[in-house]
Amino acid sequence: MKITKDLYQSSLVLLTDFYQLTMAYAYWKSGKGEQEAVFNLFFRKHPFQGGFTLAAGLDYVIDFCRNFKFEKGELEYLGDMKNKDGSPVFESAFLDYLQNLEFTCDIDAVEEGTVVFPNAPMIRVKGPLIQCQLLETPLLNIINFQTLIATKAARINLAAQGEPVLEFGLRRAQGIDGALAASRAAYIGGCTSTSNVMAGKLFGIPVAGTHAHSWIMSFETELEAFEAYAEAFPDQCVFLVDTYDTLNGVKNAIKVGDKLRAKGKEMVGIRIDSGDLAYFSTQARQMLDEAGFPDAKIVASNDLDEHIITSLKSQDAAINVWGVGTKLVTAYDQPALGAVYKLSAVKNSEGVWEPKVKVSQQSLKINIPGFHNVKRYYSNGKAVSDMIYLEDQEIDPRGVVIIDPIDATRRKRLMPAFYKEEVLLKPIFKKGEKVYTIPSLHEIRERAATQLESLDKAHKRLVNPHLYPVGLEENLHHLRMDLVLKAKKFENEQEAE
Ligand SMILES: Nc1ncnc2c1ncn2[C@@H]1O[C@H](COP(=O)(O)OP(=O)(O)OP(=O)(O)O)[C@@H](O)[C@H]1O
Ligand SMILES: O=P(O)(O)OC[C@H]1O[C@H](OP(=O)(O)OP(=O)(O)O)[C@H](O)[C@@H]1O
Ligand SMILES: O=C(O)c1cccnc1
Repeated sequence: MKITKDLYQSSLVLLTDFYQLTMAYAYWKSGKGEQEAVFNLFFRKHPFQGGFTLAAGLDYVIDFCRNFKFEKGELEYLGDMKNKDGSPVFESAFLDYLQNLEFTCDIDAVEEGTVVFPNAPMIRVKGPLIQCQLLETPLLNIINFQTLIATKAARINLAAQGEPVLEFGLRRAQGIDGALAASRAAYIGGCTSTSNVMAGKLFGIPVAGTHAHSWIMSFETELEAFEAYAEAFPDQCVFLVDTYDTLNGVKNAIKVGDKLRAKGKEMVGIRIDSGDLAYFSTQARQMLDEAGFPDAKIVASNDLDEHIITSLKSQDAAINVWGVGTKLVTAYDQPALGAVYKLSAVKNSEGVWEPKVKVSQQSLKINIPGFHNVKRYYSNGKAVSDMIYLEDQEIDPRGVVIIDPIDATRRKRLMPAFYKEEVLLKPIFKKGEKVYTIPSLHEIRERAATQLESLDKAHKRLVNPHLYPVGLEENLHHLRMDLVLKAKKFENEQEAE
C-alpha cells in the first residue's frame, strides 16, 4: 500500500507542524541535530470510555518513513519562507542538510490489530534528534485517527455479536483521506465490507451495498422498482423496503422474491432504514418466514452505533446485518484519540543514555523514562497483564512486581514463568532499513479478532469496563520516581533562590 504515491503527488514530509521544522533548524544550529534520542508514542485514556483500544495505522507509518525525503519542491517552499525582517527563516546550509537527510532511525512498534492500553508505548523511535522530532506530527496524525476508528469498529462489531457489519461511512466521513483511512481501520476492527469503492481498490477490502430510496422513487411504483432491480442483479437483491410504507414494502419484496425463485434465483434480503427498527424487523421476519423466505436477511441502517445495536439486540430485533456509517467513521462521540509522542531518553556527549521525564502538575502526565518495551502475559490464551520494563532489565521468571503508572499503591505480583509472554514492540526499522514484513490487511484483521478474543469480556463491555492491569516493572518505577523527585527538588531549589 502506497499512501504517498497513490493518494498524493509528492512526499509527505511537509505534513507536519511548523514548529517541528523550526525545532529541527534550531537543533541543527546548536549542533544537537545528530544527538541520539528516544521518543515514545502512547495514549493516556481509552476512547469512548472503553476498556480497550485497537492499534491501527502502522502500515501508513512505514510508508511515510520509507518516503521520508525532502525533495526540490519542498526545499524551495521552505527556502522562500521569510522572517518579519525579510530574512530567510531557514538558512541555505540547513536546507542543504535537509536535502541530504536520509531516514536512519530504529522504530519498534506494536503490530496493527494489537489490543493496547494507556501509557504503554505503541511506537518507539530511536535516532538522531532531528529525525525523531520530525516524525512526531505525522505519526500522531496517522495513529491517532486509525486507532480511534479501529477501536470504534471493534466496539460496534462486538455489539453486533459476530453478525456482519457493513461500513457505509464515505458520505459523512471527514474528507477524502479521512474516509479512506476510516474504511481501512473499520475493516481491521472487524467490519465485513465497505461501501467505499476506492478503499476497496486501494486496500483490497470487500465492497458491498444495497440501493437507495432514489432508485425506488425514480419508478412509478415500488414493485416496479424492485422488479427492475431484480432484473439487473438477480443474485444480489437486497430490497430497501421503507420508502413509502415499510410493511407494504416487505410484501412487495416477497412478491419479487417469489418471481426470482420461479427463475431459480433467491433474493438475499431486505433493508430497513427508518422507524422503529425492532418493531419493523420482527414484523418483517415473521412475514418473510411465513412466505417461505426464512433465509432472507434483514439489514438495518439509520444512525446506528454500538449502543443502539446493543439496545436493538436487547429488544430481540430480528436484524442479521448492520449497515453503519456516520457514527463509525466520525468516531461518534469522541472526535480524537489523545495519543502523544514524548522524549524518554537522550545520549549524552559521553555516549551514555540519560533517561528523561517531563514533570507535570498532573501525575497522569508524567511520562515513562528510558528505553522501554512492553510484555504481555497470557494464561490459557487470555491476556492477564502488561508490563512496561527497561529493555536491558533482567526479568526474574520467579517473580516480578508491576506498579500502576498513575497510582503507585496499585501493585500486582506476577510469576512470569507461569505465563506465555509476548514482547509487544516489534522491530520495524533498523537504522532506517525496514526489517518488518508487513502483513496483509486480512492478516491484520485476523490478528485484531484473535487479540480481542484474548481479552476478558469484562474489559470489553461498553459501559464501566473493568480496568486491564498495566504496570511498570519495579526498577522502571523506581527510576521514574527518582527522576521525578530529582526534578522537583531542582524546581524547589530554584524557587528558593
Ligand atoms: N427500537 C429501537 N430502539 C432503539 N433505537 C432505535 C430503535 N429503532 C430505531 N432506533 C434508532 O433511533 C434513531 C432515530 O430513529 P427514528 O425513528 O427517529 O428515525 P426516523 O426518523 O424514522 O428515520 P429517518 O429520519 O431516517 O426517516 C436512529 O438512530 C435509529 O437507529
Ligand atoms: O445512518 P448511517 O449510519 O450514516 O448509515 C448510512 C446512511 O446513509 C444512507 O442514508 P442517506 O444518506 O440517504 O440519508 P438518510 O438519513 O435520509 O437515510 C443510508 O440509508 C443510511 O441511513
Ligand atoms: O449500500 C447501501 O445500502 C448504502 C451505502 C451507503 C450509505 N448507505 C447505504
